[in-house]
Amino acid sequence: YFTGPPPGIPPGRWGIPFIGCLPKSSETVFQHIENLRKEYGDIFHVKMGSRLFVVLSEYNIVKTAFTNPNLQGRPDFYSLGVYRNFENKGLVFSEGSKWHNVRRFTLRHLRDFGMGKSSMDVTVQDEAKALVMDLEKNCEDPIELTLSLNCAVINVLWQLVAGCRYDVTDERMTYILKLTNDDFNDIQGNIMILDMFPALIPLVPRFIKDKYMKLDTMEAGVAIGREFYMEIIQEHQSTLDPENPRDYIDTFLMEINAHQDDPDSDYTLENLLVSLDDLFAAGSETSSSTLRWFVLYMALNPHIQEKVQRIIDEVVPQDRLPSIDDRDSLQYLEAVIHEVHRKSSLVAFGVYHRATQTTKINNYKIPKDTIVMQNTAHIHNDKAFWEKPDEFYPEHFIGENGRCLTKKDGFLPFSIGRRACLGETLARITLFIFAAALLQKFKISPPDGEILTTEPIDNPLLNQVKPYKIVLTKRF
Ligand code: HEM
Repeated sequence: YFTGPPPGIPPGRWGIPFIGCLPKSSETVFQHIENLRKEYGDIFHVKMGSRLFVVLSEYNIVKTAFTNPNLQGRPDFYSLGVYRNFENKGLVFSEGSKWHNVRRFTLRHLRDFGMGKSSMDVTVQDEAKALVMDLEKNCEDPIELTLSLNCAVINVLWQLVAGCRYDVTDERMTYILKLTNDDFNDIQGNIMILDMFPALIPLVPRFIKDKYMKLDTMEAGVAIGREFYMEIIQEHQSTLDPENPRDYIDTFLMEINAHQDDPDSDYTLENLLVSLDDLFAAGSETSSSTLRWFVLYMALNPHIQEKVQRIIDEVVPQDRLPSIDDRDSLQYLEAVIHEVHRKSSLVAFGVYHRATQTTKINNYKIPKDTIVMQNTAHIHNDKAFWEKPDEFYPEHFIGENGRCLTKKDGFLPFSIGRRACLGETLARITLFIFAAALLQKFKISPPDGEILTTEPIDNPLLNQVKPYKIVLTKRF
């Protein structure tokens, strides 16, 4: 690694020894990657610090790579280790059999409790209703969508996970959601220097880690999160009835009890804590951010908004909220939500994968420990798949029979392969019912005289929309 790129790897930029090829101060990470892609094509390498990255910018290459068993690991980034005690635990950043077992267990039990099933209808409708009622308080005034949106969204998942929900204005929950949002910002800040240059970890003094990389803030956030999860777990422990498990936490506790004599068990209290944190973080910010993009695109495209409202009014009586059963009749709304996923490309470079073995992709060598990224935003604008990539054009997803194409080549908001999003079915139902409820109840417009833009926050991981204000007007 000191002499230059290993033979056989994809073309790209090795950069200068030790430093590699980092983004210039005038460039965002996205611009850096895009500039390299223009120069080296759909599969290229870039060394940043001591890490070798391979960036995939074509749909079929991502499909091949992310179904390859040797590319299912995760990088051991320092920033992410802080949240899991630097251990191979949880769901999102674990790997190997530990990841595989807990992922399978989690999927099975969340499904048993209703994830992705029409039995969730009433739960999701109730949360959409709570959000609508909260928003109704500020109709006609320019407002930002506050954390009450995140609370309503997480409540859907949390009822499967922990059997409870919170009022959308609950102070403690709002605080935990704010911390989660801050965590996303902190792991994308200066601490990334240690992710790229792990040799510096023992050399950088603690006060620099605290002052410039916010390590103390991150650790304090971890402690508060753990206290929150521990309270819920203890409450479950004291009321657990093995004959009638109520939720995911109950089933996990039963598994811990069943394996308590096995020192290598994947089912430990520590693993439950990290898994809860992973589910909370993965499930709240993603769907909430997508809904913020949705509302923005609706404000910017009044004719599309009106078209969806016309269809909703035709098929859903005003005295009830839209439900999963209305999906068949609301295919255009489905297409609009898919187009929001495409245009926002929320998880801009996917969640990084790591090569656990040296392997080959498209005849290129991918050395062990290479970090593999999918260039989602580029793929979502690839002219080979999208007729009008620059426009907000829901027709991209309308098939010949007029139905929404939920699976489409060139489209991977939830990624692909064995590590693909675990919560996709839940996210789809939540987004559908929330989006339908918002459009049924409100006309969404930009504040008078304001021009809204679709500029994202300049973050390397999550393409979140910059805060904006809209005006909601009651429709009836
Ligand atoms: C709009 C909403 C969402 C989007 C766009 C999204 C997107 C993604 C993406 C791109 C990945 C990375 C897959 C990979 O590594 O290749 C992922 C992973 C994951 N997502 Fe989601 N997600 C969403 C909602 C949710 C929800 C509601 C949950 C809650 C259950 C969830 C749980 C997870 C978990 C646990 C993983 C890690 C999977 C693994 O590493 O095996 N996500 N998601």
